[in-house]
Parts: sequence; structure tokens; C-alpha cells
Amino acid sequence: MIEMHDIWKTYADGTHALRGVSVRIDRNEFVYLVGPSGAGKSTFMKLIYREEVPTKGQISVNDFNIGKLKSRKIPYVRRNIGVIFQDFRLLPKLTIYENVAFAMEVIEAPRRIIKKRTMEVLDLVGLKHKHASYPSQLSGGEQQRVSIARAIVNNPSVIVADEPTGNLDPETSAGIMNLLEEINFRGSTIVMATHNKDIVNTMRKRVIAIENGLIVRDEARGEYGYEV
Ligand SMILES: Nc1ncnc2c1ncn2[C@@H]1O[C@H](COP(=O)(O)OP(=O)(O)OP(=O)(O)O)[C@@H](O)[C@H]1O
Repeated sequence: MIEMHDIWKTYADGTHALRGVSVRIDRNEFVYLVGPSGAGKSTFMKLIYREEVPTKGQISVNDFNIGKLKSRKIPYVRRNIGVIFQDFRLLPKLTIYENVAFAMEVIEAPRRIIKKRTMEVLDLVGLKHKHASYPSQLSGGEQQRVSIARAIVNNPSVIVADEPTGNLDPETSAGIMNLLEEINFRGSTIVMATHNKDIVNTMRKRVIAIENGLIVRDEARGEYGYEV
């Protein structure tokens, strides 16, 4: 579960990215975060995976007060959160297998388990046969599948996806969405920022709209609500 109470985020240059956000996202929800460019969506997500800390207010993820977390506890909380980016962010010199296994190595999982689990998630995203390839040898959609495999390999309870289909064509995007839906079905909470009107209006989920650092709309099975 994710809870924010009167969250403010002001960056060093004085920009108020979030201006008093309160929200509760329950376990196993699938939430779209929508809103104009610069509204505060990425900041909202960065607070969840603890890339940023709030200037004011309280945020908890799985009952951990992550705004006030001691640094030695950060890795423990982070392993419960998988992150997916628009630009995939795979390591170019590592194979597909190594890119995914790396996420388990950093949490010092036993070697035997790393091998089994890595192949299992590559199978889930349909890329077991590409385990020895390098990212540059894969299409954009395939690279995003690898980044999803990496995000889920440690069985996180929360997945944060910042415009995961932003670089992909509609058909490939649909495949990625099916995969995220499957992961949600298997028990992970998903928070996804998107500018994709078709996806939001077709695959109906909870929609939270942010404008100018504030939540202006929060609807179960909502619509995108902006012209594109
Ligand atoms: N590190 C930073 N330092 C200063 N200002 C920042 C920083 N990161 C973001 N901002 C500003 O904070 C505001 C919110 O940015 P954010 O990236 O959260 O928006 P967004 O809704 O994700 O936008 P987009 O849809 O374009 O990705 C913007 O005005 C942005 O310029």
C-alpha cells in the first residue's frame, strides 16, 4: 500500500513540483497517472521509489515511512519496488540474462536461485530464447520486456512505470500493457504515468490526474480526459 499525506516537493531551484498531495493506493491496484507535461507525475513516482524525498508531508510504502528512512534500510525497501522507464535503461554491455540477473545479484540472492528465477521471468515476458543476446540486438518492444523482467525479478509488491509505452508503436504498446496487466493479476500494485489516451480509455483502470502539482481528479475506471 502507498499512502501520501500532504506531500510537497520543492526542488533546489525553487520549483514546486508537488503542492500538497494526499492519496492512498491499495495493494493490487492498477493506477494511471495522467496530466500535462511538467505537472509532477515523475516526481510523484520518484518519491515512491525513493529517488527523491519529500520537502514536507508523509509518504509510506508498505507501511515504511520512506520519507524518513535510515539509509541502511533503503535497499530493503527498494527491493520491494520495481521501476520501468520509457527509455528501458538496460546495461548495453551485459546480455539480456545478465541485465535481469544483476537485479538479483545486488540483493545478494543465492546463485542457484538467481539462475532459476531469471530464466523464469524471461520466459514470462517471452524472451527466454534471447537470453544470450545484447540489448542492441533487440527491438524496442523486446527491450522493454527485458526491463519489465528486471523490474519483477525480485517479486516486488509495487511496480512504478514512467511512460513505459512512450517509445513504442501501438501494437507493441498493447503487448506491453497485456504484460503489465498479467503482472498486476499476479499480485503487484502498478502505478503507471502515461500520455497515451488510447490505452487509458481502452484498458479502464483508476485514473489520477495531476495538474500543477495537485491531484485534480481521481476516478475508478476513469478516462484520460485530455485532448492529444
Ligand atoms: N531535478 C529537478 N530540479 C528542478 N526542477 C525539476 C526537477 N525535476 C523536475 N522538475 C520540475 O518539476 C516540475 C514537475 O516535473 P515532473 O518531471 O514531475 O513532471 P511530469 O508530469 O512527469 O512531466 P512529463 O509528463 O513531461 O514527464 C516541472 O516544472 C519540472 O521542470
